[in-house]
Amino acid sequence: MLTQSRMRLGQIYQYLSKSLLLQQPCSSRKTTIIYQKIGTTASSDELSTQGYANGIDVLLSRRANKGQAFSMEERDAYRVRGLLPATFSSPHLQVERFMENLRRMPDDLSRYMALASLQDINEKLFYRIALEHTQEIMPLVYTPTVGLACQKYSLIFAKPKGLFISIFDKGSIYDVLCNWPVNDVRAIVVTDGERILGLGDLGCNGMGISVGKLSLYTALAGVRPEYCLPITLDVGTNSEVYLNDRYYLGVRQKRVQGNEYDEFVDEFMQAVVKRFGKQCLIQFEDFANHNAFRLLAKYRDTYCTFNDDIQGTASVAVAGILGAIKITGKKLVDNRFLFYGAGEASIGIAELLSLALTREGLSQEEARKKIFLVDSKGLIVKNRPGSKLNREKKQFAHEHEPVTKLIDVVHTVKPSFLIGAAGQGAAFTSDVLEAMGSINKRPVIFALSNPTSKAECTAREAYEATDGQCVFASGSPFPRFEYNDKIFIPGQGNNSYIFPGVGLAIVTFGIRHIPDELFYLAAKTLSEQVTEADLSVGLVYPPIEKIRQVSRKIAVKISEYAYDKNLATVWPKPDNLDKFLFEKQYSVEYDDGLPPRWEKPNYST
Ligand SMILES: O=C([O-])CC(=O)C(=O)O
Ligand SMILES: [Mg+2]
Repeated sequence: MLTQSRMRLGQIYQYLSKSLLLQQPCSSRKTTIIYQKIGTTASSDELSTQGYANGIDVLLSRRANKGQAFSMEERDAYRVRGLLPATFSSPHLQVERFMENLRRMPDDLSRYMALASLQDINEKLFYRIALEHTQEIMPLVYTPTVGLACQKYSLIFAKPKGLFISIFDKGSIYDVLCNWPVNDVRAIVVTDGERILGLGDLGCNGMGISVGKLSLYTALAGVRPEYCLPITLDVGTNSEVYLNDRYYLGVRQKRVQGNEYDEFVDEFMQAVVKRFGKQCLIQFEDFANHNAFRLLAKYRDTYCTFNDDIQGTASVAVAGILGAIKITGKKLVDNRFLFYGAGEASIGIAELLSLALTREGLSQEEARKKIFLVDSKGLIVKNRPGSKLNREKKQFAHEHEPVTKLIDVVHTVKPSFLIGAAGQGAAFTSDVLEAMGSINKRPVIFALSNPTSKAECTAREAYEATDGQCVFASGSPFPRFEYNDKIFIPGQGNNSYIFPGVGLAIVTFGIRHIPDELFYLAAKTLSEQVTEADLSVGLVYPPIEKIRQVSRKIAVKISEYAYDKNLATVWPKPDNLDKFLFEKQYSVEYDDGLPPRWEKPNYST
């Protein structure tokens, strides 16, 4: 019985891969109509002779499927009558049914898998759920659960949601990109899996991150999912765990580095432009420090690219800083900022913060004097014995004696802000937090590392050690917390407040390059969305429920800037950018109507 049903599944799979994924010219108008509707560019001889896609194809297509929400008329037209139970469900009921089921599941990894599978089965329903239950769903499709999902990816991988380009594809990357069935791709999130969140080298399992980030492009900013392509560059892994894991799905060898790696990434960048055009956005995600800065410097002026861990994180953190000073009442220039960690996130924040400080009248040198970084060897100072500082760290090296322990650095520097982004869980011990509380009336503590297990401290630890006086934000979500009869709501200082809005503007207006100024603008726009009511419960970001409106506000600001600087390529400039963006945003409403009435949407403007 099992073997038989496996065989049937195998046949359906083969049939679908022949009929839905292969790119062949369409020879029947009706077939073309259905294919456009289900969001592929494909057709097949088998289907074109029939004239209609078989109903099962419609049900198995995540873009066409409405499940129980197909009306009876549609069930006839699509030939799905009988393939579904008789009852019609409204989208609202579908959401409730799914949520009921989700809440009964035993753990978050099961919930992640259920959501991943819903995304494959009924995309509109997946995004409707993400939209209507953002606060509950985000931690499942994104940090912290996505971290666990990446660690277990070899076990839970079910269906391709993106492209795996391995070092063995070197020389043929363009051909691999051609295997992706959609031509109009406008946003790629790419990782090489070397530093997934704070979890380290997860090799090709990093795909979960590219998938998760792009799901948020759609869920939080309304970027159409068909524009999005998650990619993993698989150059091997240095993780012994995966090298010795017999289920590991990626290239089972040590990471390729040096020239061969650089040539591989170069070929990838060029192949993307050849396949999808030069306006295709390439977001770098979770590359290790040694590649992240280098690749950003190499490509930022010649491609439409940004590094989310450097620039996106910088933007959200600066927004949080601008929000926090509204609570502490200290002017930006009157603060001292201590960063725990000197990698992509800290350096990115420090650089954008310097820009913000110069906008408040400081010289660049004065701005940098307010910023202190701690790496694995202690405070970053000039002439530190035994360690050569890289270019990025050098800018923030102080004239000071070496200090190694964080607690001693805190006592020496006396910072008003303590910002953790080193991927070292529990680094803010109670003595460090208490010291922050004794130095400042209202200390600001950001524990930005992800997932939750890597956060420098929990919200509770921060509030308790500072007697409820601190302003706290974290990269992964923490629940609200009651202390001394007061409610505190920890803000989520995660780049997900930034990259979806930035991405929406880029794909909608064909923005060619992404200067740092744009991330500063995004930070300011985000911080302006924080209300007095938010601040009164300690929130330095707008609540997650508002994130979709916030993303559009960011997109509008960025597009105004892009038109001003001649970086946008959609002409003529729309009179009302906000309205234009709104009209281009993905809708979670099912498409109405039957095949013959379907018209291909015009995405070209
Ligand atoms: O993915 C996240 O939650 C934020 C991020 O970019 C990282 O931690 O690398
Ligand atoms: Mg990241």
